[in-house]
Amino acid sequence: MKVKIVNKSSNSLPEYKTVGAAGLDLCAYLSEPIKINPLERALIPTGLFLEIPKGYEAQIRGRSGLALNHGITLANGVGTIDSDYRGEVKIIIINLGNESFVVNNGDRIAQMVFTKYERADFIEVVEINETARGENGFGHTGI
Ligand SMILES: O=c1ccn([C@H]2C[C@H](O)[C@@H](COP(=O)(O)OP(=O)(O)OP(=O)(O)O)O2)c(=O)[nH]1
Ligand SMILES: [Mg+2]
Repeated sequence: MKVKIVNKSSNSLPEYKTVGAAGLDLCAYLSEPIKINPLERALIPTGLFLEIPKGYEAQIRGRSGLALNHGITLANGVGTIDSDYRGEVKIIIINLGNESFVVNNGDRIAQMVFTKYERADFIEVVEINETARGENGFGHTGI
């Protein structure tokens, strides 16, 4: 995959940290630290520009250690990087913890997983087929 890297300070090429890692850690690319107070959000640049092959997307996901220890997670749940996006990959983090959190240049604040996806062709119909579940959902099978 082609990648343009502005962020030379903390990493050369994104790398998988272990042989079985699904995600590549994403590092903050900052000229100065950013302080995020409780319940505040911040858009963190990574310095990475990707040319993702058609049929693939990149998913931006949180890191469990940051979530558990500091309440740092993603404001958009899972970020979607489209294959035709040519802008900088950025991370929308939110501080759900009780204390301020400081992001420094080079900090690994999220991870990125590449996935294949399907696109739907829609055919409009009057009725969709019936199933045993029907319209039941949202916990109807119990906890
Ligand atoms: O966490 C994220 C989410 C998105 N993006 C970039 C890549 C993505 O391809 C583009 C658009 O994202 P999305 O479709 O989620 O946002 P939108 O609000 O629907 O914007 P748009 O109207 O540009 O699609 O923004 C990121 O860099 N980080
Ligand atoms: Mg969109």
